[in-house]
Amino acid sequence: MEITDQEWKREQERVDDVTTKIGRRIRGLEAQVGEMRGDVVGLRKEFWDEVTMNFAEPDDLGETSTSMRQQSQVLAEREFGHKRAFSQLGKLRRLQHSPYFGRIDFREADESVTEPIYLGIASLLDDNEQDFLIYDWRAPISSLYYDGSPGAISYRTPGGSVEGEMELKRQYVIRDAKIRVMFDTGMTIGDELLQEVLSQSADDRMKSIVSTIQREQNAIIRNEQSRLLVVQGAAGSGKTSAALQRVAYLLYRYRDTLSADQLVLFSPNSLFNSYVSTVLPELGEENMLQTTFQAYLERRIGREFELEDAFDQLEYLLRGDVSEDGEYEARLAGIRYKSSLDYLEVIRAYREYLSEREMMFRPIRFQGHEIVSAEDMRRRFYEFDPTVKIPSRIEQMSKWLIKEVSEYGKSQRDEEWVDDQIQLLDSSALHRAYNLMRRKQKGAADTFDDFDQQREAAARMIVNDWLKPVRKWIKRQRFVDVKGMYRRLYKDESLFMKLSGGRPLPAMWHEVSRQTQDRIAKSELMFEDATPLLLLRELLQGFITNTAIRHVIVDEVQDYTPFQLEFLKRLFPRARMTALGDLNQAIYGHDSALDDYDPLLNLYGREESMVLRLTRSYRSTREITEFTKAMLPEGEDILAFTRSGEKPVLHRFAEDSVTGMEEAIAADIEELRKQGLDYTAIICKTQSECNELHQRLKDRLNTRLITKNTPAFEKGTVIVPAYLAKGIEFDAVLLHNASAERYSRESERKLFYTACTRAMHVLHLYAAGDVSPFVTGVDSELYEVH
Ligand SMILES: Nc1ncnc2c1ncn2[C@@H]1O[C@H](COP(=O)(O)OP(=O)(O)OP(=O)(O)O)[C@@H](O)[C@H]1O
Repeated sequence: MEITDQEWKREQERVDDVTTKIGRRIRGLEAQVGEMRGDVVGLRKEFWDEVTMNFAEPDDLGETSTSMRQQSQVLAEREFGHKRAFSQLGKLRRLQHSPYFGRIDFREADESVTEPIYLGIASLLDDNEQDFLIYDWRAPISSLYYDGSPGAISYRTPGGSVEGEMELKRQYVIRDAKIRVMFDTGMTIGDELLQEVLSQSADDRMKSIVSTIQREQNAIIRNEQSRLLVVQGAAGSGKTSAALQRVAYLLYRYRDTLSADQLVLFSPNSLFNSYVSTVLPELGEENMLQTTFQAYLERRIGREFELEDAFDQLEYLLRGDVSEDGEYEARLAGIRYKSSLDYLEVIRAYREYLSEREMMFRPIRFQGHEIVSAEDMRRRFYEFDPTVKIPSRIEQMSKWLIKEVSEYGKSQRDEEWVDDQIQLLDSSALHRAYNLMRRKQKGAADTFDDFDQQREAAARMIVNDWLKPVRKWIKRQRFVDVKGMYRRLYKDESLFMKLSGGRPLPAMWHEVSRQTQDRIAKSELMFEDATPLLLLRELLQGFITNTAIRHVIVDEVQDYTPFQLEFLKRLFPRARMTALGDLNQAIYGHDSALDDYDPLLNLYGREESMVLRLTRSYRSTREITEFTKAMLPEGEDILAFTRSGEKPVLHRFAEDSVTGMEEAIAADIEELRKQGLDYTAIICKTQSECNELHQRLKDRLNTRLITKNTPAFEKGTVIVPAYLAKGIEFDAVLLHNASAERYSRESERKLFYTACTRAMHVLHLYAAGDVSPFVTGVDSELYEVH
């Protein structure tokens, strides 16, 4: 139904009224915040003046500390007040120009009054502190807006279900406090508005979607039942968007018990982390913790190994340098096996095995002397009752070893090397040594001239200092030779066979085992060995868990191996998990990653898990989605959003016409810029292809080369390897060299699909020589050839 002019006027008057009130509050709060800031600064400056300092007598120390505590409390309260007022101010400022985006008129059953509910990014009470001028989009009643249509309806609140009738559903676009668009809608949040939002240009930051959340996305956002929520969604279907709004929802819903630092997002890479980092602040929430699995591995594995990262592994695989010696195939076989649940079982069986025999230790050595031999340590380890858990035995052993080292230290004090070191001490160091000894021995004779006393003090200090690294090494349990034990797995075939308990060994076992041993001998760790080695270490030395985290969000979960998922579950024992993925975008196309969600659903058990699906793709135009989905064997399930654009274009070149291809790319980018599409990506298969192209284009075109070390995307034209463009989108994608030579292995299909689905408005493919079968396999009606 058309909205009458009178109605339009009434709505604008309401916007005026609300924004005037907001303006008034902002001014009031600004003055308050200014005052509070002054208070805090003053308090900080005068902190020490206000504290009663008295260190003269022991009794006065108590008084001093009470006074300090009181003063810090006052400061903390003011700081908290200031922070809260400041965040309230931010919220009001966000509301001022666009106070709300939706309205529903709802009449509760058995009530005669219909209440208009206006929805915005935060709630706002009227001056009477009773009536809501704006409801937060996350309030229970707001779910009606996303889920329902006019007619009989109900919504859930923590106290139960509320029945009633929705009499109106209206959408607005309000900018600078003026209603720009307004219409009444039926079932879904109107396509018109979505059309408008989606046809805008790409950004180097992700945007919030609160005003146009779709019903199936709302189910993800508000899901509270499942321990594990798995979202399988087509490319561009809003998985990441829904996940971020979900975080905002959880922070609101559990605002009294949950804080942003209890949620952690695992992203595919750090570029992506920066891409999504503005969504929550835009919604007035603090950002959750963000990390990558790689960062976690690096922190945990430390300096013991040179750790390969996932991108270098992928780069190696994608370059596909297949040589005669079978190196490449063996590596592939190794990756496949080492990511499997079969291998997880081998590692677990190894722990059981080690519990009874053949633990490996590193001897404790000092200056070439063996303080405790590996054999003695092993004997000691197996003297414990076998029911004592391995980590507890190791803990006990640390204590024993520290004692052994102390004893050894005592025996060294009269040695010649210690005398030599004493000669090198200056008088101040001697004094320090002596004072140290006096403090320790409390009643030692006060005769510093006494030569023996002096020497003893110095000897103690020297031996202690020299043994410090040994003690530290023991405390870190470095005497457990995890590296040796992991290596032995590959050295001792019969052991491996035994542990695998009849399950299949990796294909190309001999090559895999040689590769693994060689790398470990050089203290290099292939990416596929990192998680298994860490698991072995934790099984032996005890798990380091993080119990503070209550929600883990894993984006691009299809690229995780079952092994890694098991690890995440163990790492966050008290957390719920939201896992978002698209099995069609598995860039680790060597099937070590998930090919179905079974391993994921088995993590917490099916009863505690739920899978929700998103099938409509919002990112790309209909033409691009129709083209990309045709590349997939089961692509027909994917639905395109009704937004039209040009068909994708394939530019063909002769095999040797590299320059022709580059010139065409450069010219197209110029053209796109003229059309106002200035956030474009030239996507290549690998980093090395990107590097070369960047070199060749740099005099002709202003482009930015993206590598795994680039901290953030910026607007403009970028050259990026497909695997780093994951999760991101661009106005236009220009796919460099969609030739059969680059993309023809079945394992590369999903990577190719991922690259093409990054395009919002325009997709161009350039191929030198034969075209990739992934393109020629698509109905030729769906793209143009130039
Ligand atoms: N309900 C919505 N309203 C407005 N925009 C939406 C909505 N859902 C998704 N979008 C837009 O669609 C695009 C794709 O969303 P998003 O990146 O969250 O999808 P995804 O499923 O994570 O994609 P991919 O798996 O391909 O990385 C984004 O620009 C997002 O803003």
